[in-house]
Amino acid sequence: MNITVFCSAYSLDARYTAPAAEFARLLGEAGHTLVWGGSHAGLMGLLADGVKEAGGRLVGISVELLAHKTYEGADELVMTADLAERKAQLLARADAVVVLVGGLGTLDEVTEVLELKKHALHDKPVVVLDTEGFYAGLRTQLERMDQEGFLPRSLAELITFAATPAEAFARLDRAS
Ligand SMILES: CC(C)=CCNc1ncnc2c1ncn2[C@@H]1O[C@H](COP(=O)(O)O)[C@@H](O)[C@H]1O
Repeated sequence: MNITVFCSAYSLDARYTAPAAEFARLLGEAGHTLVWGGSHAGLMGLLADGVKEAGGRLVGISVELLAHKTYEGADELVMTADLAERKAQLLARADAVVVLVGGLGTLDEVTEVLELKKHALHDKPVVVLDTEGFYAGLRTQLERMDQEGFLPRSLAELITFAATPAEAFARLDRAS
């Protein structure tokens, strides 16, 4: 499977890096391909190192503006002209999307993937690895949208939240 992962470009505390490393190991050991932003920065670099060490494949979708942060050693590197093209490629290359902890870049990416799924422009699984309840606020907001009629599809169809790397991994096939 090609698993697109969105996550922080910053170096984080071990309570965030350890689950990300564990997820990378599971992905690599299963022989999957990591599709990601193609950077060596922070959690993105840690994830790529972990997948590679565990025997997985790396496909980086980088962007001109961040070319100086490109990860050395990806099996395939795609250079896109801008962030919009990169987001489109990250989704196009995915069989499933996983969201680890992250900031505005990650939020931007997952929001776009969900909006496109809302419009039935794709039906790929979207799984959030909700480490340390990092996404509790986002989940509350999405549940309110769901309960109060802001979503044309049920939230459960759009996105799945997992508490552990193993749970996130197990949901890749099953989530809709
Ligand atoms: C200055 C610095 C640390 C480098 C940032 N370098 C980056 N290289 C590649 N992709 C990125 C970068 N920053 C943001 N992104 C994209 O946005 C997400 C991370 O942004 P954030 O840290 O959550 O907001 C990633 O999933 C990635 O696809």
